[in-house]
Amino acid sequence: MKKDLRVILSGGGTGGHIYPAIAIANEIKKRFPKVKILFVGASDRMEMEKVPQAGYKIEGLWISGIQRKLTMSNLVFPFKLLSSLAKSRRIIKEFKPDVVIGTGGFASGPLLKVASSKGIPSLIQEQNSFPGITNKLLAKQVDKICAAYEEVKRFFPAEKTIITGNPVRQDLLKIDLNKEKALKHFSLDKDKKVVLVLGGSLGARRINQLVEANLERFKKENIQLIWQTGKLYFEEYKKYNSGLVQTHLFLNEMNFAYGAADVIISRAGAGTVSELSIVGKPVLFVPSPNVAEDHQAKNAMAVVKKNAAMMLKENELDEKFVTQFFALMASEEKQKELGENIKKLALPNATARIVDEVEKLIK
Ligand SMILES: CC(=O)N[C@H]1[C@@H](OP(=O)(O)OP(=O)(O)OC[C@H]2O[C@@H](n3ccc(=O)[nH]c3=O)[C@H](O)[C@@H]2O)O[C@H](CO)[C@@H](O)[C@@H]1O
Repeated sequence: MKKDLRVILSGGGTGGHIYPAIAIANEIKKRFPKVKILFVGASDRMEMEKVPQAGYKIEGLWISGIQRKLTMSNLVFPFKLLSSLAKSRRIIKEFKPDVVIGTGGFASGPLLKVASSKGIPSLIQEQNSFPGITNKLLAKQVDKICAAYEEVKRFFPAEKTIITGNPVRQDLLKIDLNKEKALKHFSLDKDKKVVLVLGGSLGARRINQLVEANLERFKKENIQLIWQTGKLYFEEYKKYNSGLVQTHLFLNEMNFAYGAADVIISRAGAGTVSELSIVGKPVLFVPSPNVAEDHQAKNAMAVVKKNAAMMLKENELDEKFVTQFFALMASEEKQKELGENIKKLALPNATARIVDEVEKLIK
């Protein structure tokens, strides 16, 4: 193996594409301490902040997704694409990667396309049970596809697709040990229950409305809330910050958030579902209805079918949330059952298996 291994990771737009890339990068670095790693993302998205926070360099492309309706942004799309392809060519020429890895999101399209057309070994990772458009377009050209769900195999060439699970950050693998430290981190009372509310990396309007509508009930039950509102909604909800209720724009230390929680209300993005399986705590999923092919409901359903979580669709919340959620809060037995069952679905070795495949590609 070359000593001066050089790797480009590309993906982004939302946390769901960024954190798998960071987990893969960390594992590569563990195995090859001298590796040179470069990230490539979209110049105006959250990867430009989150990747440097994780200790890696990132270059931004001027790119965005195509909207389903006719918009101004669609009219400039061809120019963005040409500009991104040109910048990707330059980045690849200068950085000279031995391998490129894509974790989905529109930012990974141009980079992986240019790299694979130049014969540079390439691998993509698909987090969902229904593939994103970028990975679907790249599937033919890349050398290897690492996916999390069997269902996705019908969209990808069988001979190069393997099921590895989704990469999960290492610190989330040792949650249970952290309970006390986690409660301290959030200054929470160990004698009161903690409910963690997650809206996905961008936050979820409907989940925020749900929490707001039930604040009195949470208070009455003496429940402490760690409430991740998301960047877009934080200003609107921060007024509820009080003794029992903690509003957060974004949680930078998810290991503490998962560690402190007794029960979790969450969107069902693929990465979150994989993390929650490793965490092993009772979850009520409220999948986003605004994603391609309703894939969050499918992600959640795969867990619910194993009696390993509860799910309510957004249009069921008014009628069923109060009864079902507070019944779960009242039943330690049900909480234990769901927590134990979801843990059985965990695939904690996904990152290592993906990096095994990366090693095979560069040998
Ligand atoms: C609206 C949308 O398009 N959602 C998609 C997006 O979700 P989203 O970006 O929410 O992604 P995931 O649920 O897969 O992962 C979220 C990641 O962000 C982290 N996190 C989240 C909140 C926070 O405060 N702090 C934090 O660190 C989580 O720990 C997790 O690692 O990508 C997923 C994976 O392709 C898809 O399944 C989702 O459908």
